[in-house]
Parts: sequence; structure tokens; C-alpha cells
Amino acid sequence: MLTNPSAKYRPFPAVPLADRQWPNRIIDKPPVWMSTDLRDGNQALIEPMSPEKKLRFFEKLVQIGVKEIEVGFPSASQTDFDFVRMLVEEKRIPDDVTIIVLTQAREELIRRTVESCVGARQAIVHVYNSVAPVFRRVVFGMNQDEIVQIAVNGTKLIKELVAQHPDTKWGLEYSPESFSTTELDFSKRIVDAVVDVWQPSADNKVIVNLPSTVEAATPNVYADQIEWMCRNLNQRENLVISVHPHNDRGTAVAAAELAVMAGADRVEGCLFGNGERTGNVDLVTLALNLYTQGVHPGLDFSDIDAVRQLVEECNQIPVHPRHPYVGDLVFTAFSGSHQDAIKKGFAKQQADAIWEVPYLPIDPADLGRSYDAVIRVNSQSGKGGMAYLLEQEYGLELPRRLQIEFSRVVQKHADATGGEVAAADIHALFDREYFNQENAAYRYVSHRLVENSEGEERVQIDTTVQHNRVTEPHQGTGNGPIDAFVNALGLDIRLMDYHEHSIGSGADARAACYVELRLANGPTLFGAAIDSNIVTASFKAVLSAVNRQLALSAEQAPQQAA
Ligand SMILES: CC(=O)SCCNC(=O)CCNC(=O)[C@H](O)C(C)(C)COP(=O)(O)OP(=O)(O)OC[C@H]1O[C@@H](n2cnc3c(N)ncnc32)[C@H](O)[C@@H]1OP(=O)(O)O
Ligand SMILES: CC(C)C(=O)C(=O)O
Ligand SMILES: [Mg+2]
Repeated sequence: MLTNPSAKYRPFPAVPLADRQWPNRIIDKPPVWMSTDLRDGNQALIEPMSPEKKLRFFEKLVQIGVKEIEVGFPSASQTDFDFVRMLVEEKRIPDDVTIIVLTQAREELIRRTVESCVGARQAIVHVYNSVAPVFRRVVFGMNQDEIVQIAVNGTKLIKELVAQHPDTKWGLEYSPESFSTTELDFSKRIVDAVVDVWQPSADNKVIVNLPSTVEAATPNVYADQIEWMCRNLNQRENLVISVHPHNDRGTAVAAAELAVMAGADRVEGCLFGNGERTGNVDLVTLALNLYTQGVHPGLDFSDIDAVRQLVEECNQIPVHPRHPYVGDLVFTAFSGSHQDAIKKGFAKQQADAIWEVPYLPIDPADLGRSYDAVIRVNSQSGKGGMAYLLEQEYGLELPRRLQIEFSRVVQKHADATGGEVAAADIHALFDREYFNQENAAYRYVSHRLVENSEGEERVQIDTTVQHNRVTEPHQGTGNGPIDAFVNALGLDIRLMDYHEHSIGSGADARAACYVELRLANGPTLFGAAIDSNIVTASFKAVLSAVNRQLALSAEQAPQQAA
């Protein structure tokens, strides 16, 4: 029998907000960032962080520039409580950083939570209770009034307790947990009630955190919900509207961005999107997305690999190789046309100009990543990738038609081996194909250019080559050294093209020569050579091309005979 599991689910209703404003807005400044990475017990680590790891993570967050850091759930465990005490007592919290501690709206837990922060210069108590219909019905067995009462009682208690410690600048954060699946008018009711108790001011605002505890709708719906709250909450001017998107539908980043457009002032999330289930919104992606819009996020990710390393070590969860901005493969182009475009983009890009390298939304150097990993070659690569690598790593500037010719050699190798071809492999292939050919029919030995007699335009040459291991002297003349050399060989050679460039500088400089020629009726092929003497390099390049032609004919001869 055919089943239809989708019948178990229902569509998420649209928010009635006909004149929504957020679609026309752009983000022109960063939100306040709040890291919830250190909320142990919530961030779903297989192996919870040791206090030592937690401290290193905390210090990294400070170094990055995060000013609001949730440091734990102190009532959940002695470890979390002790960690907060250690931060406070050892004065490890910089003056411009505020710690946040999370608690359920339950008396004993609140008392313990406030106690954990006593002595801190400033601290925010973050209290939450779940407000969605399914929680009211299934988890709490309470009606709306009773749920409001939990939040109100919790807030009253926090207010009363913090008043006993006036040396600390206390703040309140309230989260109607599961906000995004709650009726909007009920969310407003409970938030207004909490705000009424706390009595915030413009100087001491309440943080109203509106989580999508479980992401349940498209990001535009979340944006509508946030805009609706911003318009309808009492005392909006005394509130910091915060969002806390989870990633159950894979759209947390989009939801956070649209929510900021809709009026949110602050975003809670984790580095690289860690967090329970599919994770909290990824603060790194959000921040760097801003970067690419010309808005400085106020966070320092200039050494993103170091941040990643620490987070992976602390969380024991690897960052995905395709993770935006930081994954191992994200500044790597495998396909030929991409490699070609990137190579051209790098060549044209001026320092300090607007970034315009095709396929790369951000300059890897801005994140402390290098260009070395940009181009990699496999069987789907075109000429651009291998040409880039030969130039970057070995200083070889292959003429365009040689790039095309040699890319077939690389392609054949990649097809045979099935994997990625490293720069060293490409160079070895080039070396074998052009420079140090096995079983070469001709090898250069020496040459001497005979002095021109006065007024004479032609060049004379005495040269020695090995032909099939037999040393042969040759003489010839021509209208230049290469022409004289070719004539001296006595072969039916037609020179088609010639390129040269130097590799290195000063006494160590060498010349690279590329010669394109046709031998008898064979195809046009390249030869290449490097030598400290430019004339010698050109002769060797001629022989390299001749050897390739002869090898090709030898390869084709048995096939033709058959
Ligand atoms: C969406 C989020 O990420 S929220 C953060 C989640 N993180 C954590 O909870 C941190 C780890 N938590 C813990 O270790 C434990 O939950 C503790 C130590 C805090 C509390 O432990 P316990 O009291 O043993 O159990 P538990 O958390 O299951 O409490 C359930 C009770 O609290 C009530 N409750 C749950 N959440 C809240 C809340 N936010 N406010 C008030 N009451 C609540 C439940 O209704 C239930 O009440 P009941 O026993 O009368 O039915
Ligand atoms: C405690 C709250 C803010 C939370 O983590 C959530 O709702 O996801
Ligand atoms: Mg959460």
C-alpha cells in the first residue's frame, strides 16, 4: 500500500503583515554578536569541553572581538559553575566584554545562576521558558496565564537577587523559547509582562531574544515574525531585539540575515554553526557575508584557520570541507573553466581595488588563507589549472598553445590514476615529456657560433649532437642561431613559433625556451628546454620537439601497419 508520510505534517501559516518593510532594507551595520559556544550541555558535544578548553575558547572569542559571551549554564553542573567563578575571580573578563549565564525560570536554578556571577564587573542573566502550544500542552501541562506567570516570577526573583549585589552592572535577557512556533500575540504578551517587571531604560535595555528553537518555516516567515514583534512590543526603544536561529531546515544564516533586516539588533550563534541538532546559526558565515557586502563585521577572522583549529579541537567536531569561507575546498577550483577564470582574475586584480576575481566571493588572503591551494588539477581540469601551478611553483610560463598541448598529457595521467594531480606530479610529467625525454633520439652536446665576417648577415654554426647514442658533428648557416642549428641538423623542420623567458634573476638566472615546429608532414608540436645559456636552451627546445615528433611517429607506425 502507498503511504504518504507528508500527510503527518502541516504547512506553516503565513504571518499577516501586508506592508512588511524588511524586503526593501539592506544590512549596513553589523548586529551585536553573542556567542553561545560555551553553553555546555546545550551545544551537544559528544565530549564536553574541559575547563581548560573552555578557557581557551573563551579567550579566542575575546580575541576575535565578541563582546557578549554566554559562558555557561551554571546551575546545570559544578563544572559550569566553577568555570564562571574562575573567570570572575581570576579577573579574566576584559572590561568591554559581558558574560551571560543561562537559566530556566526556576527558583533554585536562578539563585545558583546569580550566585555564579557575583563579583563580575557586568553580567547578564538569561532566563527562558518555552511558550509554544506544544510545550504548554505536552511539557508543562499549563495554560497561557500559568506560562506567563513562570516568566514573571523568574524575572521578579532575578530582579530581587541582583539588587543585593549592586557592585555588578546586571542585565536581563529573556527568551520565550520556541518563539517562532508560538502565536505572535502570546509572545508579545509574555515579553511585555517580563519587560514590565524589569522596568528597563534606554541605558539599561532588556535583551528580548526571539529564538527559532526548532526552525520550522522559510526564513521570510521568521523575518515577518521579527518585524511584527519590533512593531508591536511595548517599550521597543528600551529593548535589544535579539535572534537565535537554529538550522533544522538548513536556512539559519538566511533567517538571521532577514531577521536583522526586519529589525533585530543582535544575533546569537556559534562559530561554524555548532549547536544542538543541526546547530545554531553560524556566526562566522554571517560575519563574513557582511564583509563581502562592504560592511566590516567588527569581528577579526584574519586568521580563520587558527580559529577553526581551536574550535575543532575544543568541540571535537570537524568543520566540513565545503563550509563557507573556511572549508578546505572552498578556495579550490577543480574544473578547468573555473581555474582559467580564476587565473585570469588574479592576474588582473589590483591590490586595494574592489575584489573581482571570478568564482571567489572573498579574497582568501583577507582570511589569512593562501593562494597556493586555489588551483588543483584532476581529470576534469582544463589547461588553466596546470598552467597556474607550473607558473606559481616552478616559474614556467607556458605559451597558450603549449598549455593546450600539455593539458592532454596531464588529462591522460589523471584519467589513468583517477585522483588529483599535485603540482609536483605536473612538473614531473612536463619534465619527462619535454626536458628529460626517455629514449630521446637526439641529444644536444655542444655548439660554437662562428664569428660573423664583417658585413655578413648569416650566422654559421658548428654543433655536436648525439643521434641514437652516436655523436655526430654538424655545420650549418641560417639567418639566426636557431635557423642555423635547424639547417645544420639537416632535417625537414619548419619552425612555427618561439617563446622565451627567464627564470630567477642575477647569476642564477636561467632561460626557458619553447619552440613549436613541424617535422616533415607530422603534426605541429612543442619542445621546451631550460639552460643557463639562452641560445643553448633554444637548441635543446628544438631537439625536444623533434624527439617528440619522432616518438609519436614510432608510436603510430605499428598502428598504421596493422
Ligand atoms: C533550547 C535550549 O537550548 S534550552 C537550554 C538547554 N540546556 C540545558 O538545559 C542545560 C542542561 N540542563 C540540565 O542539566 C538540567 O535540565 C538542569 C540541571 C538545569 C535541571 O535539571 P532537572 O531539574 O533535574 O530536570 P529538567 O531540566 O528535566 O526539568 C524539568 C522540569 O523543569 C520544568 N522546566 C523546564 N524548562 C523550564 C524553564 N525554562 N523554566 C521553568 N521550568 C522549566 C519542566 O516543566 C519540568 O517540570 P516538572 O518536573 O514539574 O515536570
Ligand atoms: C535558551 C534558548 C534561547 C535557546 O537556546 C533556544 O530556544 O534555542
Ligand atoms: Mg538554542
